[in-house]
Amino acid sequence: MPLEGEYEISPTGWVREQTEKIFETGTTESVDIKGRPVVLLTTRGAKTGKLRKVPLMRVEHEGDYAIVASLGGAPKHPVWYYNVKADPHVELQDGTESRDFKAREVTGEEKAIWWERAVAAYPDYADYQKKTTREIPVFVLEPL
Ligand SMILES: C[C@H](OP(=O)(O)OC[C@@H](O)[C@@H](O)[C@@H](O)Cn1c2nc(=O)[nH]c(=O)c-2cc2ccc(O)cc21)C(=O)N[C@@H](CCC(=O)N[C@@H](CCC(=O)O)C(=O)O)C(=O)O
Repeated sequence: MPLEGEYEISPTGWVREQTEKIFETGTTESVDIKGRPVVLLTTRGAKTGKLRKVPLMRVEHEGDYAIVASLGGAPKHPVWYYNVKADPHVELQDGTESRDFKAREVTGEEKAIWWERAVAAYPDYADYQKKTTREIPVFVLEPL
């Protein structure tokens, strides 16, 4: 059941532009970061209850997805991380297709496997992790 409600997009310039481009074209294939594919995550705002839409790098393996709360290696988690922790029901658009998932934060061996896949999808993740003492969280998305 897709997430219902009023949505807001990121106030951050370049992110806003990419999000608006995805809306205009109807596909996440209309944007990329350094030639790497992007997906669009929808979360429920932990305080406002509004739907929040953020583009993320596409990390996919045999039909399963992961999302990486890297925020460019900043010392703090992105706000969407707390939204997902508060309500793990998320929507992910890949290309023109949107599906519902339950997000589960991964740790230990499982995280190591998905971290490898994430760095393969977007090598800058490795630099981001080197940049911060914050352990960059990874969620695996399980289809609802
Ligand atoms: C700027 C902030 O966004 P954020 O949730 O911290 O997310 C920051 C970034 O992760 C986000 O901009 C990502 O899209 C950046 N980004 C990536 N960010 C990543 O973390 N990982 C990625 O792989 C990634 C890839 C990517 C690719 C393309 C692109 O354009 C952007 C990309 C934001 O939207 N803040 C809102 C609030 C949003 C919100 O969720 N509010 C909550 C309350 C939050 C609270 O105060 O507790 C609510 O509505 O209830 C605001 O300031 O109004």
